[in-house]
Amino acid sequence: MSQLKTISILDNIPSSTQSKSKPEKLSYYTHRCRSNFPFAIPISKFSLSCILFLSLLLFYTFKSPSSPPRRSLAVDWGGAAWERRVRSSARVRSRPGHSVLVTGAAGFVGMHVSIALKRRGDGVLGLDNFNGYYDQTLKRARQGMLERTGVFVVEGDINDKELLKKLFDVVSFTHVLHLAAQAGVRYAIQNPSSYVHSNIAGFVNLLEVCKSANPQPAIVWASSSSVYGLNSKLPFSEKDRTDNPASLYAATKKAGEEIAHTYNHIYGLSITGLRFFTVYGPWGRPDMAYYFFTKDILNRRPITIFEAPGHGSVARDFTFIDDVVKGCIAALDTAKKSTGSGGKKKGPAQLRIYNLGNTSPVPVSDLVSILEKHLKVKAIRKVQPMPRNGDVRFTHANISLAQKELGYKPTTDLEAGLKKFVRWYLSYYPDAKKKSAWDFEVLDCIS
Ligand SMILES: O=C(O)[C@H]1O[C@H](OP(=O)(O)OP(=O)(O)OC[C@H]2O[C@@H](n3ccc(=O)[nH]c3=O)[C@H](O)[C@@H]2O)[C@H](O)[C@@H](O)[C@H]1O
Repeated sequence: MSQLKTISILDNIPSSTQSKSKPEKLSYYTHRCRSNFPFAIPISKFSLSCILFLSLLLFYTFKSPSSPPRRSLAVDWGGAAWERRVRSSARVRSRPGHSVLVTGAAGFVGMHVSIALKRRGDGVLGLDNFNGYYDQTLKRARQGMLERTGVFVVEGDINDKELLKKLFDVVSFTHVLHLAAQAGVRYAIQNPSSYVHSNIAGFVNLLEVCKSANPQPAIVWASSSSVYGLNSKLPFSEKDRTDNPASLYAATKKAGEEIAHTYNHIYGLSITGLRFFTVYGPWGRPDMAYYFFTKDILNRRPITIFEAPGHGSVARDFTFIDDVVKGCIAALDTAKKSTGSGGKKKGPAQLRIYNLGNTSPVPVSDLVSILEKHLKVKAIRKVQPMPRNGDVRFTHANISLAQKELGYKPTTDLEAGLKKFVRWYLSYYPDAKKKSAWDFEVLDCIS
């Protein structure tokens, strides 16, 4: 696009303007150079030499076989030591096990699933671009947790094809758990292109590399409850239509499901999509309501609670992280192998989609009451009509398919899950402890 634009702009410059103005400028600078600088050469020759030198430099940097480590997002990757770390992290420690590439490993769900897989002996390699969508120090702290468990997180982007190919050259991954995404429903109003970049272009790039890999991995990836959009039939079932997205986020996740269908159909990739329902818990995402409500309640700042028209409540099927981790692992364990190889389909492959919810929606105002109880601080509530920003009024998962095929059975209700979250929050942010009305001696005894 931008290239086309540049060409058209240049095309519109009258040729007379180009030929008249440039020599004047050149002669002025050439003159100044000659008078002040003893080794001056005419600018045109100088520029030519620079271009030649830079071209040679670029040629040797990118062509030379002895050039690694390479750069991606201004981060080094490549080289023998790096490859050893990648291999070691992805090595299966107890058989039978998977060798899993986890994209978005420094994210909330990514960290939890990676640790759970690693602890049971699977090989896990993380990939994350550590973008600045929310507090990067939290992502780095999650990386610290991962590294202490033996998971190496490669710093790079799913749009970097060269890096992905390299990872598949070094390791024959049996599975890819694709969690890297631009998350958040309402942020799409501010930064729409980031959703297209990560959730569509990045996903296609990853699938392109997976389809050409030999062997092809099985793929499990994060879709979203938001694909049910403006549907009013409850609870949401995988059989329901998903063509009423209410946000660009939802539309990109829905597009992901269609893209998954295409790659399964053409290339024989085994693909499982998991529709997550408002996942929360320790090490969560600071952009989510339960997280920033906690911060604001502790700081005695007002929180905004959205309400539906006619003073109707807005509710979510909040799902605790440990339940979602079990669902992700069950999806990996039950995934059949992809059937293609080297970009060619050999037969029909598995294509699945599951709701991973909690099956008990809770109004947002009740979530606030639970937080108040656990924090022992009263919230300053401001109730406001739900803005038109992509939010939906209600989510409620029918999980019978996941129950039947994955053995998925959520066990943590919002009260218990938020208790664990608050406990983590107060220990992660030492200043928060002082703002809560908890008696911490009592709390320490209980934990
Ligand atoms: O299931 C998903 O697929 C998505 O879940 C999550 O989206 P949501 O369910 O919208 O969670 P979240 O923002 O925590 O808002 C929770 C509730 O608080 C209400 N809400 C929000 C903000 C506010 O100021 N006030 C308010 O009442 C708001 O109206 C809502 O009812 C993930 O962020 C998303 O990435 C995706 O994974």
